[in-house]
Amino acid sequence: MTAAVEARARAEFDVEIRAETSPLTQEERRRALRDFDIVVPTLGDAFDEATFADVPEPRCRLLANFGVGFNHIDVAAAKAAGIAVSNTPGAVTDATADIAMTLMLMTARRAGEGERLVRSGAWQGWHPTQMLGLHLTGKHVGIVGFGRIGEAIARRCHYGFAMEVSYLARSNKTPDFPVTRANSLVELAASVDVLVLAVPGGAETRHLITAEVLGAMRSTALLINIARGEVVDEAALIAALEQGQIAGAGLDVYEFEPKVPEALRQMDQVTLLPHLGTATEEVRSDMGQLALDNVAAFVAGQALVTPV
Ligand SMILES: NC(=O)c1ccc[n+]([C@@H]2O[C@H](COP(=O)([O-])OP(=O)(O)OC[C@H]3O[C@@H](n4cnc5c(N)ncnc54)[C@H](O)[C@@H]3O)[C@@H](O)[C@H]2O)c1
Ligand SMILES: O=C(O)[C@H](O)CO
Repeated sequence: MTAAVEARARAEFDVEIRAETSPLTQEERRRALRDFDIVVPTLGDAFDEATFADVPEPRCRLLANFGVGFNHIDVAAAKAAGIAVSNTPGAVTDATADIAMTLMLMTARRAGEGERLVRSGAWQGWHPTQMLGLHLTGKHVGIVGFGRIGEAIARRCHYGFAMEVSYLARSNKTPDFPVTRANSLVELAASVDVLVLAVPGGAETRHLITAEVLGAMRSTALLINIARGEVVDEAALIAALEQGQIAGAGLDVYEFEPKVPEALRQMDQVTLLPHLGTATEEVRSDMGQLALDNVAAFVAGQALVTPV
């Protein structure tokens, strides 16, 4: 956590801060539930059904997740064990939308490939047809999942790049700019230049992006994923890229994170970021403060600020 968040945690609570940044081991997760009143986990700390079953009488009463995505927590099993769950919505929205735009621009304009060329020393200089990419302005973007981040991406696409925006969602959305709701994922995939994923992870959205969806996309289209890796069938994505069914992909998240398949790492038409969505000092501090606001409310016997 950032220094500001650590300082507040130490000032307000009797706190143990784990030094390692790797995901909690199964034994650490058991200990977390057994020995602490409140735990602040983050993505990768898999509080699944088995973990709760391993600790029949947990001391823990709140998992105050650091992050908006909570697909690593079995919320129903937590509830059954008498443990509340909170997350950090809103704090992450703009930064994650910015990373979606970064991926979109880098992939459309071949920025990673160009940077690698310059670094290699092999660049021969500007010429009229060097490294031509996709012009993003005025293109059609399709957004899968039109929640906080999905809408923030759409806003950037509309106001910043004059893009036509379509979306897939469970209900009608009415932002203050024109958008069109798609009837199905395949229809959306087939009609856009850039397909962006902004749904939560978890069982319901696992492998939402199948070979069929990728096959429906235009051969010039790009796939951008800032959601969760498991939303995409990664083997199908690699096949679609290898066969030229789609032109490129920009990925912040991976199905078996942090493992990134060698095939993807070898492809020039993909942009690969290490889950950077919220990686700014300000945003990680805001996320930490919101997680601690939930802890403080819980300790004071008040309603959680942002319950799951
Ligand atoms: N890359 C990163 O660093 C990063 C950062 C923040 C969030 N995220 C991911 O982004 C996700 C979205 O965050 P948010 O704050 O926008 O959440 P949100 O709940 O505001 O938005 C998610 C939207 O997806 C919709 N949805 C769910 N399943 C759907 C489906 N099958 N088809 C269409 N729509 C569906 C929901 O109804 C909701 O409107 C998080 O859950 C997290 O996994 C990633
Ligand atoms: O879910 C989230 O908030 C991100 O993936 C991490 O910031």
